[in-house]
Amino acid sequence: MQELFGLDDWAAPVPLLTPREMGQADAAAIAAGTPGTVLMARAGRAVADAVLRRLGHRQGRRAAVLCGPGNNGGDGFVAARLLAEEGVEATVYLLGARGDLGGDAADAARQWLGEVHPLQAALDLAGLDEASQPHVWIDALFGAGLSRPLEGVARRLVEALDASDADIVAVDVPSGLDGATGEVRGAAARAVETVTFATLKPGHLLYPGRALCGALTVADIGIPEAAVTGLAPKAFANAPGLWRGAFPVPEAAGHKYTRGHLGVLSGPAVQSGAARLAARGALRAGAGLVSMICAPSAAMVLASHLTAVMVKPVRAGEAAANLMARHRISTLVAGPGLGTDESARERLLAALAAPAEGEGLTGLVLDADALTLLAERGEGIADRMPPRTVLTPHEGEFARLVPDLGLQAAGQRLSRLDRARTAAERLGSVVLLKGPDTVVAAPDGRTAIAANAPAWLATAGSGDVLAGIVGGLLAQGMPAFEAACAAAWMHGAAAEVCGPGLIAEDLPEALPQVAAALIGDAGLPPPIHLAPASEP
Ligand SMILES: NC(=O)C1=CN([C@@H]2O[C@H](COP(=O)(O)OP(=O)(O)OC[C@H]3O[C@@H](n4cnc5c(N)ncnc54)[C@H](O)[C@@H]3O)[C@@H](O)[C@H]2O)[C@@H](O)CC1
Ligand SMILES: [K+]
Repeated sequence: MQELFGLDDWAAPVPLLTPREMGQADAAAIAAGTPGTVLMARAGRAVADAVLRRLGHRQGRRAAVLCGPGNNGGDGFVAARLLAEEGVEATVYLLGARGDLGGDAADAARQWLGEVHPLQAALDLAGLDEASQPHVWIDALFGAGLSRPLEGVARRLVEALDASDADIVAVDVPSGLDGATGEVRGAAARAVETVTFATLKPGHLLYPGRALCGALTVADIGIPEAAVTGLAPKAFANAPGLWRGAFPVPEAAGHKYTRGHLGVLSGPAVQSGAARLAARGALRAGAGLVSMICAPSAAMVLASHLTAVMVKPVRAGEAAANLMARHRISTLVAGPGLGTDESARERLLAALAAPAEGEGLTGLVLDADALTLLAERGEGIADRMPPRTVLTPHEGEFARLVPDLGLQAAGQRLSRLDRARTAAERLGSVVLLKGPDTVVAAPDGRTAIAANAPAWLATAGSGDVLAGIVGGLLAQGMPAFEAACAAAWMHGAAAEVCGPGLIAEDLPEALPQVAAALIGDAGLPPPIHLAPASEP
């Protein structure tokens, strides 16, 4: 299972640096004594290695190397030279004049002893018959220095390659992809593989960037760790290295109450399935107890469907918060199937109220209908949210909560990452913005982008299970940002276990395999050996 989830690769947090921050890290590495030419030599080596892996040992291997006017092009020149040394027929095409190259790129170009063709010739090549095509195209046009949309011959070439089924290996990012935002500027190459350096960039994980990068390789080019940590990065890939230290490992001597009691607020009987999915997700995520808080009219439907999850009807005149405090329910998931009418709002407010006696809520997940209520009639809801609150909107709910940050908002130029971060700061809660590239953002500016969600995770009820997993982890005491990150990752990993054909009911059932991979045998009591008598 370690292998299935690639856990060894993700043992440490993986920071995401914007192209500008990466430039600062490069500069710090150079200032600390590694010349830029050495970094470029290693970058070109990593690209050449990736191309050689792709080409294998076939006869007459041909590579077209597309070089831009900056250091990305410099990496291309290095790769071309190393490929030629390995017997690959490498042809270099350059955007602009060779004499205009400067710095490390000029140095790399000087060491390339072959011809340099104008980029227009590559465009002509792309239009030729299949037999004339190179086996691999190396896209070293623009990397971190992309500063405007692609135009002219570069754009026409990228579009021509996109229309063909050319194998493109991109250097750092597919040219035209904005490494900070994942957006395409004008046009962008669609790579089968992208080799980037030192660490990932947000644009590698945010869509459409993620789909354009193909397989991602992060090559170590000797940037010292301090050059990256010195930038105090706040954005990370969402993977276990980021939150594993806070993941709740059950103690052998613990009991169910030490693993937390979670309540799920159910809506009317006919739409109670969503709440049941959330409850099942929470239980499988390790909550010690899960109770369904419901109206008496929904109780029989729920009871006939539930076994390990308890049903707690709130009788007329009884305050839900008091009932929850009596049962030591410290965490609540509200929203799935709740409804958005006035009675739903009243029930939500009743569950969030301070109890007459005992402890109030310490953890809260607001999802689905609860988010709509918060957006449209939020008085009384927002000020009852405990510090560990996670909001789990999809794009539509997000736009209702923070209209000016919605995807379709007029003049919207922020990336998905920045939209989620700004919303979290403004709402004072952790925001988990759902999508194939789910972003988790905390009010203190920390963010994480998911990278493991399979396509088949987008299915009815999948979000309800996710809300439950977040709640289950909060109930066990996990901090809100880490709980939201871990839940999003586990949700993706569970979907990976299930495979295509997944329905939401399958997700909770796959969680034990995911948890086992995360905690190994940590929850088992220490081993007991019954040793045979030893010789005196
Ligand atoms: N020393 C370093 O900083 C290292 C940099 N490396 C490589 O260097 C790259 C960054 O190099 P640069 O900062 O030189 O930037 P790039 O090489 O990505 O591009 C900058 C050049 O492209 C031009 N340009 C930008 N957008 C354009 C557009 N749409 N149309 C036409 N021209 C455009 C700019 O005017 C500039 O001349 C990285 O992506 C990486 O591949 C690696 O070699 C590792 C070391
Ligand atoms: K590139």
